[in-house]
Amino acid sequence: MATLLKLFPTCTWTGRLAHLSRKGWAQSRSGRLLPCFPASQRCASTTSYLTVEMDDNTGVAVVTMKSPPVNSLSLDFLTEFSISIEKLEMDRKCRGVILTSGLPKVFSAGLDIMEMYGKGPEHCAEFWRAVQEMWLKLYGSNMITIAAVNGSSPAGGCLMAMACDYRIMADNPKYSIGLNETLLGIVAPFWFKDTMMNTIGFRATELALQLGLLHNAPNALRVGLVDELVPEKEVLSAASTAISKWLAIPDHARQITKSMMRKPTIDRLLSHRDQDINNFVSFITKDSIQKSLQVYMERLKQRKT
Ligand SMILES: CCCCC/C=C/C(=O)SCCNC(=O)CCNC(=O)[C@H](O)C(C)(C)COP(=O)(O)OP(=O)(O)OC[C@H]1O[C@@H](n2cnc3c(N)ncnc32)[C@H](O)[C@@H]1OP(=O)(O)O
Repeated sequence: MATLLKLFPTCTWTGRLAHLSRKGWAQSRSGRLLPCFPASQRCASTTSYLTVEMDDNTGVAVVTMKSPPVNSLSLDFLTEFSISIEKLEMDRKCRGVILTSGLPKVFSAGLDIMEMYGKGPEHCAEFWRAVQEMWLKLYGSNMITIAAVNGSSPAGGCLMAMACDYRIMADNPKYSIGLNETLLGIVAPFWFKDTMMNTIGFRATELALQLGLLHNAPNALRVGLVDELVPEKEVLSAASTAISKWLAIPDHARQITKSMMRKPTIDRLLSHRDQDINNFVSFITKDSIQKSLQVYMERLKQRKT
């Protein structure tokens, strides 16, 4: 409990864990205790990068990513994310999660490049373990997970969306989604590739990975990278409609089926986890790769000028 309070000084989930003594109350960002209204059975918690709104009536939590400017997946973000998903997993009332962005135009810009640029091997290893953990928690979740993709979602952002059970994307041709690692001069690891292959098949993955394809929304639907396109304003309501269909399926049957589909892919990473970290560290710290990341970041910044 003390550790959680340290990790989440502003998080009402810690308040929730302490609910035995303070039932019905939640802690605001400023640390004030606020009532958690039983009438609507909703409870919101806010961490530095995420808001988690749990509706006890439906058993659905909406997890909103809010890490300006682009929801890039930093070490701190990933740590908070994994802890939040784990807490929902342990909450017997929670049956499903809708993952979305609270920022305009971007779902997630993927891994925070600054966590991989100019950093020592120890930091890179810690960062990569956190990336693995995020994927293991999401891809292996027993809960129903729906990605409400309300903006662009390159690379690690696409991985997050693919790790969910169902994807609904805003029908905006300016938004794109895909594993564009090769455009940065880096290589998507085998479990990124496996996740994409499980989603869109071998040939489409081979093309997408080698070319670093970022699909616009209509193309993403065409290749099966997303399951539905809806007008931008309706992404969240469409996610609620979609999840209600999934909630109608008995949990145990759905969970066993999900595990049957995903376990081999998860086990593959689990049995090579340390080797995958070592591979990442030796690859990302190479001078030539660091140069590629530097050039990519400079280009990203130049686009604005
Ligand atoms: C073995 C190695 C395997 C590694 C696997 C790697 C996986 C990854 O996820 S690598 C990251 C790949 N991500 C990208 O290529 C996305 C790059 N970003 C974009 O394309 C755009 O930023 C956008 C479409 C996501 C949003 O565009 P826009 O709204 O126009 O915002 P800006 O481009 O102006 O960006 C604002 C601000 O944020 C910085 N930034 C963007 N993406 C990242 C990122 N992934 N990491 C860190 N920082 C990022 C960008 O440089 C701008 O910074 P300032 O210029 O300082 O404002």
